[in-house]
Amino acid sequence: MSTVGNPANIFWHENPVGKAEREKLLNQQGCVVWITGLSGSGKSTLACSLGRELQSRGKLSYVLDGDNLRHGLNKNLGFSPESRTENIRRTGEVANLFADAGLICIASLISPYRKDRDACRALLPDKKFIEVFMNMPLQLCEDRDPKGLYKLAREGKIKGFTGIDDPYEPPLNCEIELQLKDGVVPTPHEMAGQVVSYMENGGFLEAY
Ligand SMILES: Nc1ncnc2c1ncn2[C@@H]1O[C@H](COP(=O)(O)OS(=O)(=O)O)[C@@H](OP(=O)(O)O)[C@H]1O
Ligand SMILES: Nc1ncnc2c1ncn2[C@@H]1O[C@H](COP(=O)(O)OP(=O)(O)O)[C@@H](O)[C@H]1O
Repeated sequence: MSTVGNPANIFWHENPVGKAEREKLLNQQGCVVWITGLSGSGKSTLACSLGRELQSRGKLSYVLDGDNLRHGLNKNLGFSPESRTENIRRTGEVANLFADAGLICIASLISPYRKDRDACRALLPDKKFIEVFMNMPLQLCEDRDPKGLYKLAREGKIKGFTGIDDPYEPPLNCEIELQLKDGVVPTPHEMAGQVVSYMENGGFLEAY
């Protein structure tokens, strides 16, 4: 017998306290900042720096980090294309809930497949999904190799590693692209500043 409910028997229950009321309370606009890029490109570092910057401005954010989610919500998932798709789908749903709660949700996952990121974007109202592409060269990420995983992947001890023998599909129309400046990596503070400026200009750091 199927354990999946019949959608015809599932109904939406409206909550009288709406998103706009929560946003007014928090004086900010709920949204998702989705950071995508290769392993070692600096996603988690940026997520933490951005979270700290927003906190210092009195804005409530929450980081959903791919590595951390794989310790709990997504602990039953691996790195096959299907598992990655499910990993991103679940995270996108949770991010959407956080945004609906009025929070600035910062998601940092490799999220290598364009269609999966686009599906997360489609969950949110227009302009509430801010895609940030950590466009760092593979060579830089591999030189950093903070967890030694690139080395293992090159030795063939990890199969299907993103950028080595599994694809990374760069965004075509992301809101923010972070890259080297004159061959130098901007500091995490500089990168977070770029995202905060975008949010300020878009009115995300105040209620309607
Ligand atoms: N095969 C393979 N490919 C890529 N990455 C791998 C793999 N196996 C383990 N890891 C480690 O898992 C972290 C990626 O988790 P994500 O949930 O962000 O990946 S994904 O979005 O589902 O592709 C990733 O963390 P980050 O380095 O922080 O990106 C890796 O440390
Ligand atoms: N802007 C930066 N400048 C210098 N080093 C950085 C920067 N961002 C990240 N790093 C370093 O690069 C490594 C990988 O960063 P991390 O945030 O863990 O990447 P990811 O989450 O994409 O795997 C870490 O050792 C981190 O300290």
